[in-house]
Amino acid sequence: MPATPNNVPEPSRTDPALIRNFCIIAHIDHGKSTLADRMLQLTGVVEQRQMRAQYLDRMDIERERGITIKSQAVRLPWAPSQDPGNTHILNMIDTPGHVDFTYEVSRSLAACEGTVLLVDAAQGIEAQTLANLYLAMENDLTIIPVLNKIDLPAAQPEKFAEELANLVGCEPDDVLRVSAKTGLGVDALLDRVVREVPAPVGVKDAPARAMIFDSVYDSYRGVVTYVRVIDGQLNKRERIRMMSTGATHELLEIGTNSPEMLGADGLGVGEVGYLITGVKDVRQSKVGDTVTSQVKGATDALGGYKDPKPMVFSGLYPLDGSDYPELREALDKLQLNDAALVYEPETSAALGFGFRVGFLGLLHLDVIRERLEREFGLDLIATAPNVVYRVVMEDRSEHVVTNPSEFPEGKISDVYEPVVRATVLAPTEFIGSIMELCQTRRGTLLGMDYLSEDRVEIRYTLPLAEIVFDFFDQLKSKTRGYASLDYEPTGEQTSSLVKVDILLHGDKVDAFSAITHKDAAYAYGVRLVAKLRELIPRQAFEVPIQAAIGSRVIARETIRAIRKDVLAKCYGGDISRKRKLLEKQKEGKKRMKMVGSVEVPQEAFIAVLSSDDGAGSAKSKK
Ligand SMILES: Nc1nc2c(ncn2[C@@H]2O[C@H](COP(=O)(O)OP(=O)(O)OP(=O)(O)O)[C@@H](O)[C@H]2O)c(=O)[nH]1
Repeated sequence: MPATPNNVPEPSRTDPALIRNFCIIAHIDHGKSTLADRMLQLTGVVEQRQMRAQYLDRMDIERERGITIKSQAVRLPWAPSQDPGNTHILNMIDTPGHVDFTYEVSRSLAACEGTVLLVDAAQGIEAQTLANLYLAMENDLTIIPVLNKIDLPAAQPEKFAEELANLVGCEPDDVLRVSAKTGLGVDALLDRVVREVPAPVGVKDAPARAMIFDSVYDSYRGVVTYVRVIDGQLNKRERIRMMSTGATHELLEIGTNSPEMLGADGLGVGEVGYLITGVKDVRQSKVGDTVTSQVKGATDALGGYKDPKPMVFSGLYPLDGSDYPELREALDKLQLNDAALVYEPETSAALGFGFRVGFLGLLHLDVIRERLEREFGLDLIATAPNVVYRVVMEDRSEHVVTNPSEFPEGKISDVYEPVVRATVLAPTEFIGSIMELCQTRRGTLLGMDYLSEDRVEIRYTLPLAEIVFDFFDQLKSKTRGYASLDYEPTGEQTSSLVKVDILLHGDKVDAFSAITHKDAAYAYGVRLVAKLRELIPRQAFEVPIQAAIGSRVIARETIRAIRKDVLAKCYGGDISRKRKLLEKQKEGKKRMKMVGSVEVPQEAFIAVLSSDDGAGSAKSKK
């Protein structure tokens, strides 16, 4: 009989021996959120009639795409069948599964003692299963291996139980089998969490120390900070201090999520809950930071936090230049909730005023762009995303380049680009095509391991620039959707990189500049020049379009001159018709941008620059 919230102990007085903190980690789509839903139902914290799918995914985009972006924590009361007289407190943290958000996964893991490693029984182990498992092992978590979706006709529980058992070092019989969809086996899983995950240990009488594993901005309450108390106790109304910055705040509210916010007197050792201090910006409540009391606080912070580092940059410009202030306001608002989002104003001769925005990866870019368009009603042009380059000149001066048009001229000694260690998991029949793809993307093979007879793990070092764009799409199409990919940044390497400029009638168009490998420069130049020729209408004079590296032209097309006489069609003397045509021509002109002396239709910029174009698809990772 599941416990109801009525006999649940107050969070400041719960005996840590009855607390279990765990998370669920899995490859994307293996069913974490669905499993979390079943746990909410089974423990009675959400009533049947209030239940909706993916209860914890609150952002519209999360629901629509079926992905989890922000972590969530819920307090679940559970009286295990082996000890029905004692209601235990299970604090469950649902984590994001996507590589862009790995840092959030790792902080969530640090807040737990155990983890449910969830694997789809029809798919088997995937790249992010491994990546997350390694993270869990680094954090010394107890791992409970679970196969999900055993209700599916395509499920192969025997086969994958063995694979999973080999991986975590247990017997295939120890691998639990559940269906998050029907709820089968979920109660046994909760019992097992109580039995196997160690209770938190912390010093009750020590100064308070709580780790921040998430913070979100709420327009009504300000920043809501999620913490796990390690030592001592945090109490309502006391003043707290953020240990990394020394900033102090009054604790206006403290409590737990069950799954709605429920205020409490305080949070004790081992508890997981939220804090509200009235701050308005998540950067004042950083993931990974330690919270302590202002009076008699702790002196040693818990394990450090990391400032998220943007990996991919793109220029965002309003289609209608007068929307620029709104774009700035919208970015300011989104940043309140997203410490990883960085931006600074930028101007482009072709696109006008906009922002250079840094993202954790392409999914992050995509989500932000979609939120700007949807929640703020903005129409945007996003320039093709690029990674960050470091250019060292012969005089040893250095430039960090986040925008290709800033690539320095002059005597360059070395150009460095970021590289990642990529892990691909796939059926063995695709080894050839995967290696071919990685090779054409300038990859270096690091090693290969067989997980079972028919599945292989291939590891490569690859330039980030080669992987962030359409690599994942290509990988999926070459492996009929069977391959999975994970990657982590591992530093930088020198490469033969050059900047390709595009010149219209002799004028450089900043927005079209790109940094590419020297071997790919020619193809890029030819493709762009040909495309522009198609998109730019004839002008009153001949317009050469050139692609150049420095002063060396590598591709050229010409738009022939034409005098466009719109009135030619209007023989006869119908003056009103003539006027109408002239009006129409004026309208058309408004949507033109002057680049030097050439009129370029807005559409040409969108078509060429848009990240949906061949230069790189921002939609590659869903
Ligand atoms: N048949 C069946 N389908 C399931 C089961 N569990 C989850 N699914 C389906 O699998 C899909 C992915 O489930 P989610 O719970 O969204 O997966 P997730 O791991 O949370 O995904 P991310 O949040 O994107 O990481 C959904 O369409 C679910 O309905 C199951 O036990 N059986």
